[in-house]
Amino acid sequence: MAGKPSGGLRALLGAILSFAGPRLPATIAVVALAAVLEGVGLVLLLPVAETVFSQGSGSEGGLSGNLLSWLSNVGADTPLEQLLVMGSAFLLLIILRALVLMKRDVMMMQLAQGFVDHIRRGFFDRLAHADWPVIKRFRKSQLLNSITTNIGRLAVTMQFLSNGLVLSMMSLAYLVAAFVVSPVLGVALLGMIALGLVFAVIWMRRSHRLGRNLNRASRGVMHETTRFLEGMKAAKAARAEAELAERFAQSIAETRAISVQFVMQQSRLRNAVQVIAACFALIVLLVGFGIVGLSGGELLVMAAIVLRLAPNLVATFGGLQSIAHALPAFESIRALEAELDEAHRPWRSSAPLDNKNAVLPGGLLRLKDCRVEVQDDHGDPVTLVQSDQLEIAPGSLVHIGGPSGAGKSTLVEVIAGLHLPARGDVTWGDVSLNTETRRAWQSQIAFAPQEPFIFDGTVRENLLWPNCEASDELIREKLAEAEADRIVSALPDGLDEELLDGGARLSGGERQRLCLARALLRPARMFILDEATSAMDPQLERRIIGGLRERVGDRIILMVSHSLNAVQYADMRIAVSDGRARVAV
Ligand SMILES: Nc1ncnc2c1ncn2[C@@H]1O[C@H](COP(=O)(O)OP(=O)(O)OP(=O)(O)O)[C@@H](O)[C@H]1O
Repeated sequence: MAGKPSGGLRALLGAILSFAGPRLPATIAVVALAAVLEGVGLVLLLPVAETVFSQGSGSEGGLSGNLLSWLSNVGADTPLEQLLVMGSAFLLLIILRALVLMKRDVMMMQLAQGFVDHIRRGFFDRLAHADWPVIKRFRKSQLLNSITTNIGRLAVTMQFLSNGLVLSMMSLAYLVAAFVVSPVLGVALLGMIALGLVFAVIWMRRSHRLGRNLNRASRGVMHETTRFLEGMKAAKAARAEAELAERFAQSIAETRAISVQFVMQQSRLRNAVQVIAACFALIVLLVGFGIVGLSGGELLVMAAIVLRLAPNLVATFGGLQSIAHALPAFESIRALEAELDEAHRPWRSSAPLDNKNAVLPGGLLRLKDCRVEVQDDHGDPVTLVQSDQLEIAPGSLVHIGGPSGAGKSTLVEVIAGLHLPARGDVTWGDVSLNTETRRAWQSQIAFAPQEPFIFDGTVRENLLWPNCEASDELIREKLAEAEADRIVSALPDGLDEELLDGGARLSGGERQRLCLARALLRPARMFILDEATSAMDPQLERRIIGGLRERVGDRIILMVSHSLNAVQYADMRIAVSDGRARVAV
């Protein structure tokens, strides 16, 4: 992660530039036009003020003098006529400015929001395509934090960057207006801005540091939030609610403390800029009146410029702090993306599935000298499971057993194409598992994991997820095979019933049966059930496995299970212990 705000800021600006492409010049042009209109409006105030203050005696030369004499030449002789012409021009300018401001705000918003969505989508894409072992490596709270909190902070950064661009253009316009009124005071104003900028840049480092601390703390909050939600039941049973709530309170107290520090820093900067601006306003008054000899009108316009510029500068410099403060969120997203990119590399060449021409796997499944590895935190390979020689014939129901943590799930994950073997071969008929064949390979596998996945949607949508087409008749048939038909018929809307909150109203075993039915609906040549019946009672499990055995046909069914039912019905048993898979005799 970049240590200095400038590194992260450069990366962020680079990313925005490449996202915005040709839209950026048009957006900047509209922002600049809005600023020019603002500046022209202020400069136009000068002849209006001169006309009011001099009450028709007129001023010689200069911008006001030239404009007023031009107005006399075109027939506006009296101060009232001149005020009328200038007032009308001013009004037109205000209307034009309002239209340009509207356009500017919409363009800026589209750019800022579009960029945030672009980063959000890119992150999701990388996550979706990352290699499975790597996704397992990340903590859920870490990913959630990036998708929610960090993306939210990036949106805030974009808001400040957009405002910063607008405010800087406006400040430039005020500065030019000040030079037009009085070059001497214009130079002084420039000095004041430079001084404020020095303060702001020095403070940016501190804001960045605070932002990094906030990153760490918000990750902690997300971790405690997921712990709080997932651990509620266990905590209630163990009467540990107070401990859970206390940990959560501590982690949010830390983020609050960092936020307070940042607000205090923002206030200090705002105070400093305001004091500098007040000093400058006094200098304008004294120097403008006593030394430069500005007229009443010029002093009035100068005061208007300073009054508009000061809050602008306060907002710009405060915005710079907010950008530096939120930058670590962007840096964190980028760091995670780099890790996901790295992880995605082995699969990057995965060819898309060409349904017509793909050679589909099928027949004998063979694992030869196969070894599955992941990288530890130092990037060193760690072997999770290996097997010398395993052969599984079509038409077999295979039980995979062994102690907890032995490597059973990892073994079926490699067969399911979720891992690439680091060494050796996994072949199915004539097809060898690799990046080229992986999609065709996976198209022939239905996988039911131990943790049932139910999303908010109807029962039918859940059963047909993803990309499965089936008639209601077939759906009912598969529900019956998974002993889930009575669950669905008991629901008021049957297949059209909306399942909410991950099917929270169903029991663990009921959710597992629905997910089993989903797997059975897929026209697959291999079914992998990874402890997919673990929450069912033995009689129910027995009926389901017995049914699967009867209907196995020429398919392969792999069942990871600790249950005797699976052992009883199995044609073949594989024992996994200490990361080594062997045929059990
Ligand atoms: N991505 C990973 N990085 C590091 N270690 C991992 C990873 N995935 C799994 N492991 C480790 O590999 C070992 C085997 O895990 P696996 O889930 O395959 O075991 P299992 O036999 O299915 O266990 P259980 O019966 O408890 O589900 C475990 O010690 C696990 O912690």
